[in-house]
Amino acid sequence: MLYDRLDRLRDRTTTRLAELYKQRGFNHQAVWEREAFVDREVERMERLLGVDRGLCFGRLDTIEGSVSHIGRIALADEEYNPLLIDWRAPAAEPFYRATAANPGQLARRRHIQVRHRKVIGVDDEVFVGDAQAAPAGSIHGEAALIASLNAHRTGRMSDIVATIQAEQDRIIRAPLKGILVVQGGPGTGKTVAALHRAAYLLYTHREQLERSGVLVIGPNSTFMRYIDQVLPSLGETGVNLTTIGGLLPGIEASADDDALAQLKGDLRMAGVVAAAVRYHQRVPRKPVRLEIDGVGLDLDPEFVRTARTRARRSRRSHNEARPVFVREVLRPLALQYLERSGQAVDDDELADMRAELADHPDVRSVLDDLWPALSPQSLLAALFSDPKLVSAAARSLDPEERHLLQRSGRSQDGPWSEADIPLLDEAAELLGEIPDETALAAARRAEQERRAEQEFAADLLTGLDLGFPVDASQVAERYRGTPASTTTEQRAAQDRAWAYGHVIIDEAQELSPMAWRMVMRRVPSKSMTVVGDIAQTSAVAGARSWSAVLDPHAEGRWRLQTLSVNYRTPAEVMKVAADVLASIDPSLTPPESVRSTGEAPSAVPVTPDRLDDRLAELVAVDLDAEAEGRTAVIVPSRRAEDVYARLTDPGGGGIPPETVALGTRDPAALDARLVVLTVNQAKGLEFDSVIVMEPAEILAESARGATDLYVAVTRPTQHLTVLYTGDLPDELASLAP
Ligand SMILES: Nc1ncnc2c1ncn2[C@@H]1O[C@H](COP(=O)(O)OP(=O)(O)OP(=O)(O)O)[C@@H](O)[C@H]1O
Repeated sequence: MLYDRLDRLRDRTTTRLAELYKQRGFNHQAVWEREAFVDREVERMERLLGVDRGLCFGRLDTIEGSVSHIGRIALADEEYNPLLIDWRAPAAEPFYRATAANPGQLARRRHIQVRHRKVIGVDDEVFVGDAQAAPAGSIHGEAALIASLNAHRTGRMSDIVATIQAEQDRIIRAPLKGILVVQGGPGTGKTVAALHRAAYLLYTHREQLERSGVLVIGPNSTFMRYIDQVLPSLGETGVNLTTIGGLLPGIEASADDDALAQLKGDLRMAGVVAAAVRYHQRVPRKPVRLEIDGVGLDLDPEFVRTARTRARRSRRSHNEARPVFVREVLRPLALQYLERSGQAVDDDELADMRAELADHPDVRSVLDDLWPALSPQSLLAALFSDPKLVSAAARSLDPEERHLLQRSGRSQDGPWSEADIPLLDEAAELLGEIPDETALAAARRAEQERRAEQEFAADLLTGLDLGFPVDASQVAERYRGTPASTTTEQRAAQDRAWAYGHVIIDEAQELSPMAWRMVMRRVPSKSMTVVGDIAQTSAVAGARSWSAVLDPHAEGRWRLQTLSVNYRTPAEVMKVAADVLASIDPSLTPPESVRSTGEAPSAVPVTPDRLDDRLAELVAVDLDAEAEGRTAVIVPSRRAEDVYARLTDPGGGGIPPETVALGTRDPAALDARLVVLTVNQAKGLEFDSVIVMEPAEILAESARGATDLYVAVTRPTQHLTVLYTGDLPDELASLAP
C-alpha cells in the first residue's frame, strides 16, 4: 500500500513534469516561471525516487491500540490521513528512544526489514508483560542492526535511519542552539550521527537553515567523498561539505610538514599576522621630500603618525582604513603646496589640491609605501620570505620558529598549505577588501551590461505587444538567471564572510587553534556540532582536551555528550585496540563492541626481504575472501608510494592493478577494492579487512605517540592483520604469534 502510494505520487509528478515540458513560454517571465516549477518537480521526483530502499522500516503500536508507521519520508492518502511518519518528526521519536524500562505509551515496537519492496524480516520488542524485564538502554532492533553492520563495505557511508540507537538519537535531536560536543571512541557512530543531525535540523528548522545554510567540515577529500551520499539519501542536498583547506573560495591547499603545521596552527600566529599588518602601516624616520610641479613639499613624520593614528582609530580593516590615512596625509601636503606656491588657501582650493595630489604618481608611490593596499596572499608571502618583517612581527616566536616560518617561502600565488588557510583567513579579516581598480572597472562593466540587457528586454516586450504591464528590468534580471537561480549553498561557498546557520565539524580533535578561530568566524551564532575523539588526535597542533579548544571561544557555553558503543569494530579487534588505548592513557575506557565475529586478529612476522611478497599474498587472500568488500593496507607515510607501486607491478603478486588505488593520489580511491592509505587518510574510514603494515614505523612516525596506531587498528569491520619485520611493538604484544 505504501509503495502503491509512492508510485502514484511518482506518476503524478511525471505527468506534471511532462505537461510543464510541453508548455511553451509566450514571454520570458512565463519561461522563467515554468523553469522554477520544473526545478521544484524535479526535486520532488528525486526525493520520491531516493526513498525506495527501506521506505518504511518501523511500526509503533500504542497501548491504546493506535498504529503508526515510520519511514524515510512522510506520506498521506488522498484524504490527507497519515500513512507514513517522517523519521525526523516528533511522533517518530519513541521509535528510537523507548526502552523496556521507559516505554512511554508504546505496547510494541517493530523493526521491518525490506528488500526489493518485500518484507524479509520483522523484529518485535513488546513492552507489555514479561518483556519489560529487558535491561534498560540495551541495543534495539538488534537483527536489523547486526545485519547492517555485517554487510560488506562499499567505499561509501550509508544512512542508518532504520537502526539509530537511543544514545545517538539524543544527539541527533538535540536543540539547534549552542555548541554540542560529541566525544566517542572509534566506530561509535559520531560521523553518521552528526550527518543525521544535519538532516534533522534542516527538517525541524527548515526556513531558518535554508536561508543561512549548513556547513560540514571533515578531515580530507577522501573522507568527504566517503560521506557525501548520506545526506542525499536522506533527501537533503543543500549542505556544503568541505575541509579546512577548502574553506577559502578559490584557494586549493596541500599538506605541510608536521613541525610547520604545528607552528602555523599555534595561537601566537594570530598576533604575528596582526603585527605583520601593523608593520605595513609605516611612519618614515625622517621627512620625505617630494617635488610636485616644481614645488618642494616635506612630508613630516609627525603628519604621518597623526594620519596613522586616525586611520587606526577608525576601527576599519587595513584596506578600508587606507582612504582615511590618505586623506589625513594629503591634508597638510595640500596646504603646504598652496602656501609654497603662493596660492589662496580656502576649502575649495584645498579639496581640489588634495584630489590632484592623490593622482600624482610620486605621491601615490609614497602612500603605497607607507600604507599599501594588501591582499591576504601578499601579506603571507611577505611574512614567509622577508626576514625584516618576520623579526618585527614574530617577536613572540623564538629564533628557531622564525627560521622555520621563513622556510615556507611562498609567492603571492602560493602554493598554499592547509595550515596556511586559517592564516590567510585571519589576514583577510584584518585587511578587508581591497577597493581595487580592476574590481571597480568590472563593476562599471557589469552595470553597462545590465543596462544593455534591460534595453534588450524592453525592446522585446514592445515587440511582443502583451497588452498587460510587465517590468523590463525584472525580465532582464530573470532572463539573465543571476542571483535568483543561485542556491544558498552555492552563494555560501563563494563567500568567505558567509555566516552559516549551523556548522558540523567532524574529526574536530585535529583542528589547530588557528583553524578554530577561522571556523568560529563562519558561525557567529555559535550553533555547532563538534564531533571527535581526543584519543585519536594525530595533529601536533590538535586538541588535548575539548575545554582547551572551546573555552577561548565559548567558555561555559558548550555541552558534552558521549557515545560508548562501538558499532564498527568487532570485540576481538577492539581487545587489541584497548591495549593501544591504554598505552595512550590508562584512564581512558575503550568503547564496547556491539558484536563479535569469532575471528581473532593476527600478527604476521616477516623478514625484510620477504615483506613485499608476503603483503601481496595477504592482500590476495583478502581480495578473494571479500569478493564484494573493501580492503585497506595502512602503511607508514614514507612507504605509501612504494607499497602501491609494488602492488600494482604487473610482475608482482598477480593482483589486477585496476583493483588497487593510492589514497594520497586520488580522492575516489575508496571506489577500488584495495586501497593503500596512510593513517592520516584512513581517519574516519572503515573497511571489511585491514592490513596494518610495520606498526613500529607508524609509531615512530607519529607525533602523538600511539594515537595513530590506535586509529589504524580500529578501521576494520571484520578482519585485522598486522604485518611486521623486527619486533612487534609492546602495544600489540597480545597479538604475538
Ligand atoms: N545505529 C547504527 N546503525 C547501523 N550502523 C551504525 C549505527 N551507528 C553506527 N553505525 C555504523 O558504524 C560505523 C562507524 O560509524 P562512524 O564512522 O560514524 O563512527 P565514528 O565514531 O565517526 O568513528 P571514528 O572515530 O573512527 O571516525 C559506520 O559504518 C556506521 O554506519
